[in-house]
Amino acid sequence: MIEVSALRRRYGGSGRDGYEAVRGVDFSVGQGEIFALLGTNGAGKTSTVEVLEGLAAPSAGEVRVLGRDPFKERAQVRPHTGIMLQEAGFSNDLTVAETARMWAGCTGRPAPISEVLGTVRLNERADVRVKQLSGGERRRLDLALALTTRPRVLFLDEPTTGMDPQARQDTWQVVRRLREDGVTILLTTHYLEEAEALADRLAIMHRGRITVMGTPAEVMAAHPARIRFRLPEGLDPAWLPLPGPVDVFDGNVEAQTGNLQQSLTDLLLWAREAGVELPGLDARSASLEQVFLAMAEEAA
Ligand SMILES: Nc1ncnc2c1ncn2[C@@H]1O[C@H](COP(=O)(O)OP(=O)(O)OP(=O)(O)O)[C@@H](O)[C@H]1O
Repeated sequence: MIEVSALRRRYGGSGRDGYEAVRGVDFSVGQGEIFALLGTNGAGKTSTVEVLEGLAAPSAGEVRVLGRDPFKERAQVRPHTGIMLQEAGFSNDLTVAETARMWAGCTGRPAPISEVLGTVRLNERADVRVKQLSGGERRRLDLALALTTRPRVLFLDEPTTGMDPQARQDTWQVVRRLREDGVTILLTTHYLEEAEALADRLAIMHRGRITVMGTPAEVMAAHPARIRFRLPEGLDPAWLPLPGPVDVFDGNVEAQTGNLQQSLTDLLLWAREAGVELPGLDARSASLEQVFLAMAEEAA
């Protein structure tokens, strides 16, 4: 449904005043898949997504959406895509229903307004003026408008910014239902738990390149897990059967391991035989947040 190959995007001229925001990016997204694009600020996510949305041409490389060039064949591609931009240009004095109706008027074969507003649970706010909506409600209206085309491919640029935890969960449910209906979704987000909760696959971008890509489980498994506990009194950390590196700080032990199950088994068997208690024992796989921070640190 989406194919990106050797994509580059440059702003300005080819000289020193120009800037290459996307520097050779490859990925593809299959039908009914949610693909999340993550990255540091200015990594090139929006610059990439804008090309896929048909808003800009690539400087080099190729992109295909529904098998077509989204920029040159915009008239064929756009009716099947839905786009939720980072910031919407609503008219503040229109009501929610008027906004949806106006948008439907710009769309060939629009879905009924009550359907799209119902999907994001804004039906009860239909007669409220846009300027009276909360930040989270405005994002939901934006999502409703993106669904007006009943899209086969949906682009969501930071869809839950400004939402409270409940609204965010509700929006995730909407996104999951769309996936069940076979909609292909490209999501950019700064919320790592959002990518973890929604994405079938994800890519992390840094300075115009993809540095990590895979399922959330694959991406996290490539990063060491952590075991922590308070150091029992009188115990020399060198006796611990832990793979390195082991940090001891302020009476707390923290070890990293590429094989959590094995390391934990070794540690617990040793503790039982030695009659040692490990207070505050905590073992966990790497989170997406750790992977992200480690990547940013390494790159810096
Ligand atoms: N119109 C433009 N002209 C020149 N440079 C631009 C333009 N738009 C973006 N850039 C630069 O390109 C780089 C990538 O920007 P982009 O908005 O794609 O990043 P992003 O990953 O979406 O960032 P964020 O997470 O902060 O939204 C940034 O350094 C930005 O300053």
